[in-house]
Amino acid sequence: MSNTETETETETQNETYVHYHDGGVLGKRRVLKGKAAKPTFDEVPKIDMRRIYSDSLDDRKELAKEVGEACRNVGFFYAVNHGVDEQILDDTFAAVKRFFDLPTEVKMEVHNQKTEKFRGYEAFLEGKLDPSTRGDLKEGFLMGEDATDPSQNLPLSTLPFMSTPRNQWPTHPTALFLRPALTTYHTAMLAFSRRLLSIFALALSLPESHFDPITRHPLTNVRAVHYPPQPSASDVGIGAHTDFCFFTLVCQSRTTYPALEVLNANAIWVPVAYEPDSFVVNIADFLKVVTGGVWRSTVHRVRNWGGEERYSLPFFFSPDEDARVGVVGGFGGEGGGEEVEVGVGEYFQRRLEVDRRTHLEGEGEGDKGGGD
Ligand SMILES: O=C(O)CCC(=O)C(=O)O
Ligand SMILES: [Fe+2]
Repeated sequence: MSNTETETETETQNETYVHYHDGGVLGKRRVLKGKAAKPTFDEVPKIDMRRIYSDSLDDRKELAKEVGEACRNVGFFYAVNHGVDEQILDDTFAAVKRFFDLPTEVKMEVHNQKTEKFRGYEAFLEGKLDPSTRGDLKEGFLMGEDATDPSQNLPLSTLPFMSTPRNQWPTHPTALFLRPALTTYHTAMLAFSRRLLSIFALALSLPESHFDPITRHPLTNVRAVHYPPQPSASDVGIGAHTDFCFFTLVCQSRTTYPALEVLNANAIWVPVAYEPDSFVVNIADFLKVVTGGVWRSTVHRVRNWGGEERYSLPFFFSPDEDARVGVVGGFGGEGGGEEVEVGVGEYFQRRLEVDRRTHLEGEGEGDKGGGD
């Protein structure tokens, strides 16, 4: 089912390509089958995360070894036994379902186009990561770090870009429950992310605290998403893309058919089925930069064609907005010469604007072609 041809694939002289969206530019990858196929993954590995809480450095290093292999070979893994309170996850799903069930006018009070960082409500078909579709068949709500919000318990900051409120919250009496629910989820996922970041550092043979200086006030986002069942095979819940953060943790609701899919090196879509008590973790653009491309910012998409409502709660963890990231020692060259230094805030905002504005304002998009 996951290999069914869609409009995101094109065929030229017996060559089929899968197209994806990679930060404002379109990429493409050739479908390789039979003898032409390269060694690549055909499933997403499951990693038992209990050792993340161990006091023994040896345990954490052993976990880091497994994590490093998954990041190198796949760019995605299931974090099983993550230890984040299941009640918080259940309560968050219940709250977001309740929010998305509210009348459109209640949700549109906090339309994301009202804020520079596109926080708030994103309506159906407003996102359009795959230009060959009518738009992403999803609605969402984006919130994130806000040092001025006492309920987030973040260190207070005098940095100018952190001294103004950043989120939009609905004020309608029927929607007030959303704010505490998403804030609780954000806080829990942030704590887990910090532990995971130290495991990523170990996996890169760095001290656990290596990324601390660039994650003092990290950019973090929760995007609650609702994907209704898609009426047509040519629809997409979210078009093929890479994520523009350090890494993403996705909590997905149970559906019978897998909706999330990741693209392997042969341009075959690999399904990521719902797994109880697990997050799906994926490497994103900044970790690709840090590793010179050795770790993959893997292309993925969502197609919700099993006839059920689907909800997901991606948590995006980025470095500090005022940080610069470049390749860490030892990785230069290994990943194919992708040694670039990136200003986190600029890169993040540029990609956010491409993802959120292009379609609505009718701007064109470049095509970097080539593929990888
Ligand atoms: O809903 C999902 O499972 C993934 C969503 C996603 O890829 C994103 O929001 O970047
Ligand atoms: Fe994504």
